[in-house]
Amino acid sequence: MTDPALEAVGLGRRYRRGWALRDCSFRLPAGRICALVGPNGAGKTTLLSLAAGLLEPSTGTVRLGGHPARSAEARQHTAFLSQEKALYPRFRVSDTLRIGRELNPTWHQETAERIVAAGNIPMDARIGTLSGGQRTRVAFALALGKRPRLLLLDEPMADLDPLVRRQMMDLLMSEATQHGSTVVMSSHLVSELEGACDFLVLIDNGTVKLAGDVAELIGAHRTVSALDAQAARLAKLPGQVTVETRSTGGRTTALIRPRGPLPADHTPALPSLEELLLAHLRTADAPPLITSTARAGTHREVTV
Ligand SMILES: Nc1ncnc2c1ncn2[C@@H]1O[C@H](COP(=O)(O)OP(=O)(O)OP(=O)(O)O)[C@@H](O)[C@H]1O
Repeated sequence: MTDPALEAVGLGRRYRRGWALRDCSFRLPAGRICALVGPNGAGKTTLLSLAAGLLEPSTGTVRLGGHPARSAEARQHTAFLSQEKALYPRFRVSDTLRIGRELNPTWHQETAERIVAAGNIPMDARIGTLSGGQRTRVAFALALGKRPRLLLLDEPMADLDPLVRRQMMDLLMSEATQHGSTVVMSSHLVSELEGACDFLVLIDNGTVKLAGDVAELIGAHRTVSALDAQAARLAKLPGQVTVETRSTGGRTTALIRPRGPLPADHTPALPSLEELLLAHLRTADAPPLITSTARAGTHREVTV
C-alpha cells in the first residue's frame, strides 16, 4: 500500500478578512508532477504553506506520505521553495550548502554543487551579492540537495530569464524522474506547465475547481460548436454538464462534459489544457471536477 504524496481532507484556512482556502479535498499520488494553478489571490500559496507545515489549518487535515504535514517525518522528506527564497544574505554559497548538509540526513552534496556550478556561481560568493536568478539557483540547489520525496514550489522561477527558466525546469524534471520525487508547482505560465505536468489542481477563490490526472481531466471534456442560430441545440447534447458557452464570429462554442456519444456535426474536439483552465476560470459557477485518481480518502494505490 502506498500513501498519497499529499492528501488534503476538508482543508481550510481562515484569515481575519475571510477564507483563503475552504473545504479543500484532493489526493496527489506519489511520483506525479502537479501543476497548481489559479488567479492571483486564489489560495495557492496558502495551500502550499499548509502542506509545508508553515501554517496551521483552521479546518481539516493535510497529510504527506501518510504523515501530518507538521510532523517531523513529513518535514524531513519535504522541501519548500517559495517566491521569497529564504536564504541568509551574509552567508556564502558554501555555508548555505553546508547548513543544508548538516540539517538533512538525506543530503546529496554532489547534486547541490552541480546545480550551483552550472550557473557559474562561485562557492565563496555571498548570497547578498548574487542576482535574483542566481539566488533562485542556490535555493534550487538547497531544495534538490535534500533529495526530498515531495518538492513544493511556489512560483520559484518568476525572476529567471526564459533560457535559465527552461534549464531549471529540465533539471527539476530530470531530478524528480530519477529519484521518483513528487512535485507540486504553482505557476501562472500555462505553456510552461503544459509539457511538464501530468497532474493538475486548479484553485479559484479558495476552492478546488479541478483536480486530477491531466489526460483524464482533458479527456472528460469536449468543445462543441454550432452556428449561433442553432446554438440552442448545444444545450440538448447528451450529458449536459456545460462548463462554459461563448459566442464569437457567428458561432457558439461550448465546453461540456459529455456522458455519451456526440453528434459529429458539432465537431466535438478535445480542449487544450489552456482552454480547459480558462473556461473554468471565466465561469464562476462552473461545476467542479475531482477525478477518481484525485479523490481524497477513496482508495489507496496497491503495490505488488
Ligand atoms: N497573512 C495573511 N493575512 C491575511 N490574508 C491573507 C494572508 N495571506 C493570504 N491572505 C489572503 O488569502 C487569499 C489567498 O492568498 P494566497 O496568497 O494564498 O493566493 P495565491 O493564489 O497564492 O495568489 P498569487 O497568485 O497572487 O500569489 C487572498 O485573498 C489573500 O489576500
